[in-house]
Parts: sequence; C-alpha cells; structure tokens
Amino acid sequence: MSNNQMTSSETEPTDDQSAPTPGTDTLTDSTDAGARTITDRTLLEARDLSVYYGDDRALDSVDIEVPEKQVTAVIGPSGCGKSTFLRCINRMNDLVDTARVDGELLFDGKNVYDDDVDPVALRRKIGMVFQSPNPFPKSIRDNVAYGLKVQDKDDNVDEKVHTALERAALLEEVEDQLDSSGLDLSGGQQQRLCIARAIAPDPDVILMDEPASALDPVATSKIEDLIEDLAEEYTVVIVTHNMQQAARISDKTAVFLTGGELVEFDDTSKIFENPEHDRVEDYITGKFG
Ligand SMILES: Nc1ncnc2c1ncn2[C@@H]1O[C@H](COP(=O)(O)OP(=O)(O)OP(=O)(O)O)[C@@H](O)[C@H]1O
Repeated sequence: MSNNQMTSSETEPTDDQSAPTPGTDTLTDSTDAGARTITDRTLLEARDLSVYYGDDRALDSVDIEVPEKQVTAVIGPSGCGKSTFLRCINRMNDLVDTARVDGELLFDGKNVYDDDVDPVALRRKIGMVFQSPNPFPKSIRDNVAYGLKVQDKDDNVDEKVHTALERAALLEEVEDQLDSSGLDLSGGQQQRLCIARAIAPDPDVILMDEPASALDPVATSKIEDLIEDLAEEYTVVIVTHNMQQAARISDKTAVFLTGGELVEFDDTSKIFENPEHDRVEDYITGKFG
C-alpha cells in the first residue's frame, strides 16, 4: 500500500493544539448538549482555493476560516463541490489522478500542500468518516485499535479502545461483545464504530461526509447528538444534504452553490434566519437545489 492509499481513519495522537490562542474571544454556549467553551481561533483556513478535475473546475477561489472545536456544516446543491472541499482538507483529493489544487489550505497556520507535508501524517491529524459505514471485517476491538496499532501506538490499547467507544456513544451497547465482528452491528452502530475508529488516536479534526444519510431516523438522531458532543474535543466539518440537520447541529454554516463557489459563510443562525445573499435564501427556502 502506498502512503497515499492509507485511509484517513488511520490517525495517531498528536501534539496538543487545543489550547486557545491568548486574546481570542471565549464564549459560553449553553445548548441542550450542555455548556461548552467556544473559541473563535481559526484552525483551518482556505485561501483562494480552487480545485480542478482535468479541465473542469469543481471549487472556485474559496476563502474560509473554520474555527476550532465547533461544528461547521457545508451545504449546497448536488455537484457544487462540498465533498471536494472536504477532501481537500486532508488531501484525500491526492488519490484522484486528475485532481489539481490551486491556492492554500492552512491547518494550524501550515499549508497542507507544502512540499514538506506528508499526507499520511496529515490524515492522522485530520480523520474522516464517510457516508456509508465501512468497518473492517474485524472485531469491534480491532476496528477501533487499528489506527493505533498501525502507528505503533499500541501501549494501553484496551484503555484507548474503551475511551474511543465511550466518546462515540457506543460503549454501553458493545461492552460485552468487543470480540464480535464489527460487521454484525446495526448500520447506526457501525457508523459510531467508524467514528470511534477515527477518534481513537485523538486527531484534531474530524471530517464527515454525510455521515447519517444511510441511517434511519433513530440512528441519525444518535449521530447528531454525538456530533454535538464531539465538538467539545474536536473541530468537526460535516457535509450534509439535510438542511434541518445543519441547522440543528452546526455552529457555522458554509453555503456552496453551483460552480464550486462559496457564497456565504456565517453563524448557522444567521444563515438560516437572515442570510445576506438572495441566492442563499432561495436555496435555504427550497426554491432550487
Ligand atoms: N473524481 C472525480 N473526477 C472528476 N470529476 C469529479 C470527481 N469528483 C467530483 N467531480 C466533479 O466535481 C464537481 C463537484 O463534485 P462534488 O462531489 O465535490 O460535489 P458535491 O457537492 O459533494 O455533490 P453531491 O452533493 O452530489 O455529493 C462535480 O461536477 C463532480 O462531477
């Protein structure tokens, strides 16, 4: 397997980048999910970011600053570049032969497209959860431990597996069956297992590409609750087709429209209640898309 073919859930513990920058505003958000401290420190920043597949442009000069330890939703009509943007963040687009990236994507101030950045190391810090649950054909324990073991971080594996399953709100349901196959779980449980696998090595960022779209309403609700909780520890960027979901769980919302243009990015309440752009309002109110 080449470096670039490793999955993004193969992540490892990283330096602590979670300390707020002195002088940043600190707000207290009292949501149903409980009080959590929100800083406006930027962790991810795109500057004039464009992506092409061959000659076709999928992202058009995107500028955005994604704050740490918040949930940022990425919404927009089909084909507007949401997944392309998400996959730029941890260089998953490197895996597409025809893809070309212009501009910068800064992660904690460092351009991830600099020559000296190892995409595999990057993906350890920026984990990813996909649309369809994709556990390995291994036991529940081995699924979660996988990311730790492949990085030789196998001290205290059981404790780390336990913690990750707990953080992924799955522990209670599987505590007595850690040696059973991950494939025997329900779809919703499988997706939480994949989330546990992604967070076991304690990355800084979790990217989620429509993580609940294959799930029933009850499983979706559990994932939504979990995502809100995850933002206490991680920066979450989630692509969703479901505008109600974006409104429910995100702090910030980025609206992409046709042509890969980021039309508006703001607090989720502002986007859904009083957007600046008519095109965003038309999209939000279902006039197109
Ligand atoms: N691997 C690829 N090769 C060529 N073109 C691609 C590839 N992936 C995406 N595209 C094109 O880039 C554009 C943006 O696609 P992308 O999947 O990022 O959009 P999206 O907003 O996530 O769409 P959807 O909501 O339907 O998943 C589309 O025109 C798509 O056809």
